[in-house]
This record gives sequence, C-alpha cells and structure tokens, in this order.
Amino acid sequence: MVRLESVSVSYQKDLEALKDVSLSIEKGEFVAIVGLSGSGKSTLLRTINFLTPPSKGDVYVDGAKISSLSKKKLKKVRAKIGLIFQDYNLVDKYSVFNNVLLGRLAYTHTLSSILGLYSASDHKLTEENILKVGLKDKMFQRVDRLSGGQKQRVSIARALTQNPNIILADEPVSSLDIATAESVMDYLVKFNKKRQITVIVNLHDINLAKKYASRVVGLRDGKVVFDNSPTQLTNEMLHEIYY
Ligand SMILES: Nc1ncnc2c1ncn2[C@@H]1O[C@H](COP(=O)(O)OP(=O)(O)OP(=O)(O)O)[C@@H](O)[C@H]1O
Repeated sequence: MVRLESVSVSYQKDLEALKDVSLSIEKGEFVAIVGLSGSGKSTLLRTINFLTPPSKGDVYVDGAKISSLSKKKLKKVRAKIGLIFQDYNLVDKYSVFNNVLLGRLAYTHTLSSILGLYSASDHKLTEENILKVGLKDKMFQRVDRLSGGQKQRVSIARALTQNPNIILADEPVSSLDIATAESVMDYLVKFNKKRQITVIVNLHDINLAKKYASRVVGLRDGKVVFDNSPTQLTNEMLHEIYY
C-alpha cells in the first residue's frame, strides 16, 4: 500500500532530514511514527504524498511510483489520501458542512468547485460523515466557534469525505487535552477498523502510540531505529528513540 525504498530527503546540503528509510505499510495498518522533535516525522509523512520529494530513493503508493506520475495521476493518488494536521487546517468562516464538503474538492471540476456546485451524492456523503463524528447539532455552525476536539473531528470528517485509502495525520492531537485527544484517536481507530483505512500518524505522546497503534516506527535523526509492535517498546528501545 505504502512503500518507501531507501528514501533520503535533504532540505539543505549536509543536512538529511531522512536517511535511507525503507518501510512497507500494508492496507489497514495503524502506524504511529514517534521520535524527538526534528527527527523527521513530518518529513516522512510529506514524502508519502510527494509534498516533499525524496532526494534519493523511491516512494510507492498503491503500487504506483509517485515520482514517475503525471500531474493528473498524482492528483488521483492524492485524492485517496486524507490529511489531518495539528492546527486543523479548516476554513474558519465556513460552516462545518462546507468544510467537510471540501473533501470532495479533488473529485470536482475546478469551475464547479468555484461556483460551489457539488453533486447531491457529495452533499449526502458530507452529511453522513458529519453524523459519524458526532457533530450533527453543529452541522451549520461556523468552525471558528468550535472547540479544538470538535475542529479535529471536522477535519476527520473532511478526510473521510475523500473516501480515502490512507489517512496521514501529523500530530493530530498535540493541541488537545488528554481526554479529548483520546476521543479523537478513538475516531481514527474506528474508521481504520471499520473501513480498513490505513492510518499513519505522527505522535509526540508515546503513551498514545502504545495505546492505539498496531505498529510503531521510531525515528531518530532521520533514521528508523525501531519498527515493531508497541508491545516491543522496552525501556531500552525507548532509550534508543528518545535519549
Ligand atoms: N522546509 C524545511 N526546510 C529546511 N529544513 C527543514 C524543513 N522542514 C524540516 N526541516 C528540517 O528537517 C529536520 C526534520 O524535520 P521534521 O519537521 O520532519 O521533524 P519532526 O520530527 O516532524 O519534528 P517536530 O516533532 O518538531 O514537528 C529538522 O532538522 C528540520 O529542521
């Protein structure tokens, strides 16, 4: 489903953010990427959808080598990858409904999207996904009036509206208190299990990674130093990743 073959990323000469990373992630996995600040977690996620091109190595998504794709084909691959960010990335002045509807953007003709012309099935899907994240009563409220946890549920609903095969989430719960963070993680796990969506999530909090992920990848200075089940995260391994 997602394969990185000897991927390195350099932002500047003599500074590699990722160093020879090879990973293979199968459909339906729930993978947490952990590591210190600056270890390369965001770079790894951005490399998967080609927002950051690798300077060496290859990335494959659903069997397609993404560096070789035409613009049109890359857009198609990206349409199937939902993105969730720490700062939600919502349009503040839009309602919950209109933010979630934006998940259909990649499938909509540019002119139609400018004119706000989405199909009846897009509207239906949007409504269904808002209900699935428990925001029925907020459907037509502006998102800037919502709490952080509610905003993150809107961005999950928007990602779902893409009908994604993969969700990439970059520190999705770092701004939230622990109870709210867990409720957001519960939603991610629910959709991972129910719809077999592959979830790859960067997490600061190792306890959340242990609790929710089926696999943990530990990065240190751009290298993979751990790749196993969370049950294998011994003190020695934590030391390897963090100290
Ligand atoms: N756009 C950029 N230009 C130059 N250097 C960058 C850029 N983005 C990241 N880096 C550098 O690449 C390295 C990895 O950064 P990255 O953001 O991937 O780490 P991270 O593990 O996600 O960190 P954090 O947990 O703080 O978000 C760091 O040394 C960082 O300074």
